Amino acid sequence: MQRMIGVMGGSGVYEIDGLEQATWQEIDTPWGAPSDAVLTGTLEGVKMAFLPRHGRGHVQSPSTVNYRANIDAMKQLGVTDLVSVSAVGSFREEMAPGDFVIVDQFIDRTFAREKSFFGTGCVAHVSVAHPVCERLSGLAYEAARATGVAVHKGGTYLAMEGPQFSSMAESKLYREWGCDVIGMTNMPEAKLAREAEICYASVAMVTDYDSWHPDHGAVDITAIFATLKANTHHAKALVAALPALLSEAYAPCEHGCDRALEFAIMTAPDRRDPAVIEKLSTVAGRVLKG
Ligand SMILES: CSC[C@H]1O[C@H](OP(=O)(O)O)[C@H](O)[C@@H]1O
Ligand SMILES: Nc1ncnc2[nH]cnc12
Repeated sequence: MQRMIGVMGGSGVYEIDGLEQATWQEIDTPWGAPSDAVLTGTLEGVKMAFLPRHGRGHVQSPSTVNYRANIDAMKQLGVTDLVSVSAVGSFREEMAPGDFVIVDQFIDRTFAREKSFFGTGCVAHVSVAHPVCERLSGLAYEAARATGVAVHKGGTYLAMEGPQFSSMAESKLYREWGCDVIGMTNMPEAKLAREAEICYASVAMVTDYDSWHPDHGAVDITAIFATLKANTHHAKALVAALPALLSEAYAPCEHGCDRALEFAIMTAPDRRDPAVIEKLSTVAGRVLKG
C-alpha cells in the first residue's frame, strides 16, 4: 500500500501550490456530496489530495459541512494520512495570533452534525481517547517548524457548533476547563477519520483571542481575515514540507489508527443490514469484506 497525504483546508486555505498533474476530481459518496471537488496530484513523488472543507468560495458553514462525505471521499482516493488546517481562537496568552498549534486533544461541544458512519444495522465503537495520530502530528510539527512559524506542540481544541462566536462567559469557562484553542470544524472530522482508519493530525492557526482577553475585546472577523491572509504562506509552506517527511514507504501506524475498526463492530454478522453494509464499503470495507 502506498502512503497518500490528504489535506483538509479550512478557512483561508482554498488551494495548495505546486501539485503536479493537478486535477479537480468530483467524488460521489453514499453520504452525499463532499464540500467540493478534490484536487489530486503529486508533490515530490508523493500522492496528495486536497479538499477545501467549506468549498471554494467558503460556501458551507461549520454545521452544514458534510463531514462524512468529505472523509469518505478522501478514503476512496486512498488517503492514509490526513492533515487538517484550521483557523482557531486562542485561550492562552502565549498562543498568539499568527502562531500554529498542533492539536492533540478535543472537547466536542457540537450537537447538530452527523458524527458517525455507523448506526442502526451496523453498530461500531472506536476509541478516540487519543483522537489524533501521534506519528502524523509529529511530522506536522516538524513541517510547521520548517516554515519558521511559531508553533506549539500539543493543545486542547474546543469544538463548538457555531456559527456565532462564543459569549465572554463561555470563553472564560472553556479557559477554566483547560482548553487551549477553539474552532468549529475539527469535530466530528477527527472522529470520522478514526472510524475510516485514516491517520489524522490537526494544525490550528491562531487568528484571535476569542472573547476572554481583557485587552482584545470581541472576536473581529476582519482581524481574523487579516491574520489568515498574513499566514497563508506558512500554511502552504507547511503542506509543501509534508511529502519529504512522509515519503517513506507505508508502514502500519504504530498507534493503530489504520486498524481502529479491528474489534469495533458490535453487530452480529447475520444481523447486519445489507444496505448499511453497502454504504460502509469504502470506510469499513477492510473489516466488512469476507
Ligand atoms: C474564519 S472564522 C470561523 C471559522 O473558521 C474556522 O474554520 P476552519 O476550522 O475550517 O478553519 C472555524 O472553525 C469556523 O468555521
Ligand atoms: N474565536 C473563534 N471561535 C471559533 N472558531 C474560530 N475560528 C477562528 N477563531 C475562532
